[in-house]
Amino acid sequence: MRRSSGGGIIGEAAIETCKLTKTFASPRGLPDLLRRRPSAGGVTPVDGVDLLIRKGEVFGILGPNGAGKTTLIKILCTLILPTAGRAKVNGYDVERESGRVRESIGLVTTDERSFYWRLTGRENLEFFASLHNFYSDEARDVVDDLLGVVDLKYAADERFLTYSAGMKQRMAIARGLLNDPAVLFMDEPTRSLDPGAAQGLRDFIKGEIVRERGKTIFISTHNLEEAEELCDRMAIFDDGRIKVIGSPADLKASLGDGSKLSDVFLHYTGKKFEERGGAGGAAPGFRQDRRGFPHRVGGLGRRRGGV
Ligand SMILES: Nc1ncnc2c1ncn2[C@@H]1O[C@H](COP(=O)(O)OP(=O)(O)OP(=O)(O)O)[C@@H](O)[C@H]1O
Repeated sequence: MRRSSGGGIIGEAAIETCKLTKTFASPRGLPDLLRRRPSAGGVTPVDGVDLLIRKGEVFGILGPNGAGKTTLIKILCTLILPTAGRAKVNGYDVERESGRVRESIGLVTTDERSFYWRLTGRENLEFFASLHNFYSDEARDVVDDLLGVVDLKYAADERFLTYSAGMKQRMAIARGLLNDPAVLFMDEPTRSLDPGAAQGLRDFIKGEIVRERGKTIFISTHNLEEAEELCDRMAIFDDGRIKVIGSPADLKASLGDGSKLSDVFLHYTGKKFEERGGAGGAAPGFRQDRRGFPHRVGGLGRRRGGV
């Protein structure tokens, strides 16, 4: 990697972290609060993380529940501050230049509650575009373009609450692309999808976001298949630490012929990898819609007027 004399990033790095650490203090009980005693202990879900991710790379972070993946993404997206160490995204320091970082990134999460369920897909995106300071004409054009990109034009004027899980995820991706970010962070993008819809979304990410748009992608996943299929390189992450980094093929090859990613995970963490419950199976209460995406039947998604 090339560096400027001041230690800043120049050239090809999209994300760089150095000894990045986050500790959450344990909540203090009433006696400690009254005596103004500091909290004892805490958790450190990001513990001295060193990373270098190149522009245009699809980089995955694979780890079990509670490994610290979301915390790492939150720091890189400037949603929380690190306790120690430093991180740069697109050359901007996450602490000192957080505004610049935010302008240059998109974040895709599985939290569908962050959309307005009574508004249509188009209205939602136009609202979020206004938060990016788009003029309304410009917002209309950008939103129309993105609805095409994520293949949701056919449902653009239906209320968000009627959308299937797969459609909501595509909306989250469209929202993440509104400001045409150089780096797109995705926190478990296929988490609530059934296998067919998850595969559809992976194909879409590979084809449209990576091949067509050339974005750098930082993706956290709890799914081996997804890591293997999408990532140029991946890190196995556990207990807040990076255990190993490499391409899925190199990581498997390092353990010998016929090794699988689950073997790599076991080798470096000493833990058997367990896929997240529910992510891989057909979700109860869903059926496939006309595009093959899961559609909620009966529950919230079908209730008239309410969210
Ligand atoms: N705001 C917070 N305050 C205290 N502890 C927190 C906070 N946020 C996360 N943690 C703790 O940090 C650890 C890592 O959580 P994190 O959500 O980053 O893991 P993860 O790898 O994304 O897990 P999952 O796959 O289950 O989403 C967990 O033990 C969690 O309880």
